[in-house]
Amino acid sequence: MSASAPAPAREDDSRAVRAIGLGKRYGNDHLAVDGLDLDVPHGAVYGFLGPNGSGKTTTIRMLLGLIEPSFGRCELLGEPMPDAIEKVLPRVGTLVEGPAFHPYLSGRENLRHLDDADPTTSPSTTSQRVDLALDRVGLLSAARKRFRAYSLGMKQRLALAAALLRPRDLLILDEPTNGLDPQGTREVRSLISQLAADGATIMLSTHLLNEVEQICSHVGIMHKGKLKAQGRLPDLNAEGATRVSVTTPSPAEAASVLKGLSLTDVDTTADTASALLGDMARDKIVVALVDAGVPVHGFTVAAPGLEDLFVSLTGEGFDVSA
Ligand SMILES: Nc1ncnc2c1ncn2[C@@H]1O[C@H](COP(=O)(O)OP(=O)(O)OP(=O)(O)O)[C@@H](O)[C@H]1O
Repeated sequence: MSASAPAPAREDDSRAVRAIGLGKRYGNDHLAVDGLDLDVPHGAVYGFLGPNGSGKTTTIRMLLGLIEPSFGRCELLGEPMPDAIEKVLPRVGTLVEGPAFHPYLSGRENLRHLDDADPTTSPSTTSQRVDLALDRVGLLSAARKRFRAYSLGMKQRLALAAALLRPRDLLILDEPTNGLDPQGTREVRSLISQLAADGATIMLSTHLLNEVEQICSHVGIMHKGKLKAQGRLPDLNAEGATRVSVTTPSPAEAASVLKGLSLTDVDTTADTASALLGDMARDKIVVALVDAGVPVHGFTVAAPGLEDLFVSLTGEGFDVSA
């Protein structure tokens, strides 16, 4: 090879989370997770998105070494799991089943108990670690309040504080906003965005499309145990089909202009005509409408969303609530 030849492409091994053909079978015939190839780059906020029962929790439990895969393998921070569990887990904060907090102890006392139970940390620095974690989740001013007096959002933030008792390179959070009211949901989402801005890689499972759209840079779409798509959110969104929509008092005439331009999937409502944009230049469409004498009151080109992509990949609708 000449000195100027480009270096051969190397397999990129700098992944925060990787799974290769990972699967889990319960009993003889229930394939809960079916051969996942997961790829979570460092620095990503990766939304592991899928409806209830699609296999997200089972996958997360395998990644963390809580259950054994039936086949395939996985790595966290470049290390094989579960073989490297003792080396890796101290660098990984998790929210899977949630730590059991004592209702009559304060937030600070609860964290002290959890810190005391960690044999790898020094008791002489417990107070600093606990207060730093409380500060990061915005609970320092409520540190002396009893856990049972916390709101749902505060309880979940305390669970995140428990995951942050030591510095973490990776956070794996199973449905971190599940069961929270809108205020608690906002608090936890904003905390996740802050943690990501501070440099942690975050993988979170969710069944909420808008959660992914609000806080994630990457997404993996689960359906019936299979990973149907994954990648950067803008790239996946761009894979959907863009629609053009004309608001007009003459939708039928507008529709025939769109058809005349060979646009497909033409549809009308009482005051709109719409179609897939395809490769057509949008100004050509406006000119054609005006030339045909169609009054144009509005003209929009809708970027495709995650919901469209999910429906096109799975043929099913999606719970988009909250
Ligand atoms: N311990 C188990 N034994 C048998 N089946 C299980 C077990 N755990 C999960 N399952 C089944 O595996 C499938 C995937 O469940 P999993 O909990 O991983 O999905 P999920 O996407 O996390 O959904 P949810 O958000 O409802 O937890 C489901 O059909 C579930 O009933």
